Amino acid sequence: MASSLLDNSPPSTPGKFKPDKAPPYLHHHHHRSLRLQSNISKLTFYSFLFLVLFFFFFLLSPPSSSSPRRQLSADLPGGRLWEKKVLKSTRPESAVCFTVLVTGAAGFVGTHVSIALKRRGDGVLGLDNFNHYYDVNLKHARRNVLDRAGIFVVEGDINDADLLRRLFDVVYFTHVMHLAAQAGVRYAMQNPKSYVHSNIAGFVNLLEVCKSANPQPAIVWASSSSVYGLNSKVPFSEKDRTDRPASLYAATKKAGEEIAHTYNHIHGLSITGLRFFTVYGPWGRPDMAYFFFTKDILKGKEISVFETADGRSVARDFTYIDDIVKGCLGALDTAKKSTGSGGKKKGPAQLRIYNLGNTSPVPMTKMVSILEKLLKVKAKKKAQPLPRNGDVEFTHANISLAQRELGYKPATGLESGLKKFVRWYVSYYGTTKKKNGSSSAL
Ligand SMILES: O=C(O)[C@H]1O[C@H](OP(=O)(O)OP(=O)(O)OC[C@H]2O[C@@H](n3ccc(=O)[nH]c3=O)[C@H](O)[C@@H]2O)[C@H](O)[C@@H](O)[C@@H]1O
Repeated sequence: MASSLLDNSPPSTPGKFKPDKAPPYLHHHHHRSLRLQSNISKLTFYSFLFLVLFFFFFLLSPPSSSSPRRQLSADLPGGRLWEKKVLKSTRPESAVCFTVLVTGAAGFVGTHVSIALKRRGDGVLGLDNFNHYYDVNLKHARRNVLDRAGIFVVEGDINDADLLRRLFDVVYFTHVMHLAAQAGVRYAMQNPKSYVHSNIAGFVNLLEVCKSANPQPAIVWASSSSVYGLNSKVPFSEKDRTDRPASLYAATKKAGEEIAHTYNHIHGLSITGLRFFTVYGPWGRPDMAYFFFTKDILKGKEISVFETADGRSVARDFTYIDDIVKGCLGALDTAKKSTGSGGKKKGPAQLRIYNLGNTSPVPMTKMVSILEKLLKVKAKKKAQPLPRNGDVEFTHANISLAQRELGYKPATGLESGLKKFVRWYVSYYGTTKKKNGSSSAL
């Protein structure tokens, strides 16, 4: 800061204005030249005096009054109150606990993972941009839950490099749980750019900041079952090809996996990608079929149940949120340290990818009949051919790798999982009229 100020000030070295250095045209006007020289010397003298005074008053005064951070309003990012909240939220219970930055913390999976980490004593800081892709009130309600658990959620975008750097300046994060993303398979037809913005540009921005952090954190992030695209060999294994995505969403998640490889290879970041298989449960995402089917069935509205060209129902390997949370924690617990420092790789680092599914695909027709039973309402179903907007016909995870290396073992079937979801849904929204409460415990 000091040097840039000095650069803009008038030169302070009198020698710079030696007459022989004066431009030649000045010699033709001797008197004017002398007057000018004396003016210049005065100017130089005063400039010098100014700089000396500036140096004494500003640069040598105690840092409390000169730090730029102090000039910011206290509870804005960078302000004193804000910093206090950040530090409080990230304080681990003991030396063996982690300090985790959770991006997308006000999202469905983000909220559950943050709570689970906090409960076991880890320090957690949330980051979320609270975008309006779906009902933002639900995100605020999740934030309230996090708040009550002592987790502070910073409002900001993963594309904001200054904000991320500031967070890493204030806190030493051992891990980043990166769950912020533009999700949803079908919405990519409407808003393709939002996928590039969050899943590619945002991810790169985050990795850039992580790469430069000292020490570098280990990163665990959410990829997607959709990377298996048009594959027909089941169950999907991590070794299978993933170069035929059926949606732009899937393509951006696949791109994320390749980008992860680069940052691991060049900068020594430890990175683990988790391919989630249709995660559902309490506090879920309203854009997902099980969620809006529940809403529409209760309203008596018709629902479209997609089927394949040969008349079979599409099927999903639905995975309950608590199982996913265990998988995320297992990935964090087995993540090795990144090996870079100062942005440079010091040795090979860990790079992993795992399926986190349930290994039992359920046809949508079956899912709907479970909802009908739980809601005690008959659904108005309409069979519809699977639209060509990115959906794949079925998903089915092979989870043996995650089982072996993360201790991942899904324990909740669709029926009991949907039961918990419906219980939450009714307590949150009511059965008929939409209620805006957030009283339900997580
Ligand atoms: O597994 C994943 O990685 C993905 O899981 C879900 O994607 P999806 O399985 O397509 O979940 P839904 O959008 O809830 O669709 C579930 C099933 O319902 C079907 N569906 C959807 C909408 C509809 O009106 N009718 C209908 O039958 C879909 O074709 C699909 O088979 C999430 O939305 C993605 O963010 C996530 O990445």
